[in-house]
Amino acid sequence: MSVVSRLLRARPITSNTLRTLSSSYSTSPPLSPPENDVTPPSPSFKHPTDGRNVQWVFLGCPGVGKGTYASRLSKLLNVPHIATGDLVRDELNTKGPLSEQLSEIVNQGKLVSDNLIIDLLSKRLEAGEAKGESGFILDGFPRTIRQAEILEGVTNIDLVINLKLREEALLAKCLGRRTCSQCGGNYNVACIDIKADNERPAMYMPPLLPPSHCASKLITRADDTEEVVKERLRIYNEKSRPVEEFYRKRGKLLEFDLPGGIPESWTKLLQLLNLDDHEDTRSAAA
Ligand SMILES: Nc1ncnc2c1ncn2[C@@H]1O[C@H](COP(=O)(O)OP(=O)(O)O)[C@@H](O)[C@H]1O
Repeated sequence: MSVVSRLLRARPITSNTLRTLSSSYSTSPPLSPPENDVTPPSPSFKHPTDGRNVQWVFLGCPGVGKGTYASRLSKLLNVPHIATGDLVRDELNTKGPLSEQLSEIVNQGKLVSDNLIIDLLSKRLEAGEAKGESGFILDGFPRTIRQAEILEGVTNIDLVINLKLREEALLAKCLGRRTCSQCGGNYNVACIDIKADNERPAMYMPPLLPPSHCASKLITRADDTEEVVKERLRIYNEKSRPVEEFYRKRGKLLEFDLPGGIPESWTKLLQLLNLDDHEDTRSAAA
């Protein structure tokens, strides 16, 4: 049986539980840390053994490439890729009562409230369940300890992939991001070319340029300006960095240092996840 068929069994998170828990949780004290407070070694990756679909999380700074790799893995494993940043942007675009307040928060590089993000995520999971979706790859959630505690309280996250990239590349990658306003394709015009020094090897990440039919339709996210990206990086270090430790203590954190551009990094990531021999690997990368 192929890796993917073994993964394709359902025991979805129940989004009602997530919503209920989130509201009751707001008045509860934080969960205590696991009793054994000794940092365990990185998890050796195992697929879920009870036949359900994977429930994975991607962590990492703005610009690291969470969306790129989460989206590729979601195609490979046939589970939805749920990016809370997209949910926030969709909500913004509805121009509903919340959108003005949201755009102010997002455009300053701040985090929206835990309750609001849980609500958006719950709705997305509910809609997915109604369509028969199961399992997920979350991208951009959890981003605070409270979000992590809520999620941990309602379902078993199998694996948390922590993508890491040198600080000097992150800002350039955010500023280089472009989206085609017509087809929604994501590109990056930044060319990262860091020379080797005494401590670290050279790193080259070529730009991911759009095809000619998208080139004249590229747009940049309103929050991808230098000032706002710096603020998002600061907030990541303050609020989201502790989430890495939260999962490290629970033996769920898999660290992945991006070695370079997408082809090289994708191949290495698949090796790390024991997915490199899978027949669908090439099509997922297309
Ligand atoms: N889990 C979350 N908690 C709070 N705010 C969030 C969350 N996910 C997304 N957001 C909001 O949406 C914005 C865009 O998110 P995202 O696209 O994931 O950006 P990034 O490139 O910083 O990873 C964030 O700056 C934040 O305002």
